[in-house]
Amino acid sequence: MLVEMKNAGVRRGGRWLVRGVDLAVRRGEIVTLVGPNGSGKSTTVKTAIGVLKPDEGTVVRARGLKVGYVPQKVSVDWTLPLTVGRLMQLTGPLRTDAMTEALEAVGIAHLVNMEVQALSGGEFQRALLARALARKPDLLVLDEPVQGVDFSGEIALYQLIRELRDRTGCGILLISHDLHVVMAQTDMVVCLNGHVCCRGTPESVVRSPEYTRLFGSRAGETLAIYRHHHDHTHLPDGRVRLADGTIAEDCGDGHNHHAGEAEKDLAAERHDA
Ligand SMILES: Nc1ncnc2c1ncn2[C@@H]1O[C@H](COP(=O)(O)OP(=O)(O)OP(=O)(O)O)[C@@H](O)[C@H]1O
Repeated sequence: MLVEMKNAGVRRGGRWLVRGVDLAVRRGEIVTLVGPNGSGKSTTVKTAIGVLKPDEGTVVRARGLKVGYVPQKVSVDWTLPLTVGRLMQLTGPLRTDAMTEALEAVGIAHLVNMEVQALSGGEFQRALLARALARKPDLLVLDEPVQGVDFSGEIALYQLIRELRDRTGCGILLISHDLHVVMAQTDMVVCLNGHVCCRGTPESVVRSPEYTRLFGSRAGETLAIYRHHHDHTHLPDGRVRLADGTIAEDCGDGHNHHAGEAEKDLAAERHDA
C-alpha cells in the first residue's frame, strides 16, 4: 500500500470541503478521482500526499514514499525565458541522464532546449509529467493532466500514463473531470461529490445510479468506444501490438480509429463484436 485514507475529511472556514473519504493506492495501480468542479478532488489528493492535513480520519503513507506531483496550476513566470531543461530543474537539481531518461519516457527528449512558452498544450503536459517522473516516484499524482490538450492528444496522454505505470510499476492517483477517455485507463474510479459518491471499476461506476445522477445518463455511453482504443498499442514503426502481445501490421479492421472519429470507432466496435 502506498497511501491509504480512511474516513478523511478536510474542513476550512467552518465548512467541510470533503468528508468521509476512503481511498487507497497500491503499487502498479491507477486510481482516478472524478467529480464535478469543486467536489473536493484537489483537496483529496493534496491530503493524500500530505500537503494538507485531514481534520478527521487518517492518512497513512508508506515509509519513505517518494511522490511525483503535477498540480492543477503550475506557477511559471511566462515573461521570463525558460527552457524545458530549466523547467525540469526548477524544483531541484537533476542529473542530465535522469532528465534525458524522463524526457525520453514521455517522448519529448528532442525539446529539451525549447522555450516552454513555445510548447503545445500536450508537450507542456508531457514536460510536467517528465519533471514529476525524473525523481523516480513510487506514487505519481496528476491533477488534471490533460489541460490544454485536444481530444486525440488526451487519448495519447492517458495511454502514456498507463504505459509509464506498466514500465515503472509506480502507483498513480489522477484527477479528471472529463472521464470518458481516462475511464478505460484506470483500475479504480472514485467518484467524489464532497464525499465518496460511488467507486469501483470503470464499468461498475458508469452503471451506478449515483454516477448517472451526477454526470447524466449519457456519460457512460462513451466508455465502450474508448475502451476500444486501448486493446492495442501503436508502435513507433507503425505496426500494432495487440492485446495478446502479438504484433500486427494494423489494428485488424483496416480502420484508422485513432483520430477521435467516434462514428468510425462505433463501426469498428460493432465489427469486432
Ligand atoms: N483553503 C480553502 N479554504 C476554503 N475553501 C477552499 C479552500 N480550498 C478549496 N476550497 C473549496 O473547496 C471546494 C473543493 O475544492 P477542490 O479544489 O478540492 O475541488 P475540485 O474537485 O478539485 O474542483 P475542480 O474540478 O474545479 O478543480 C471548492 O468549493 C473550493 O472553493
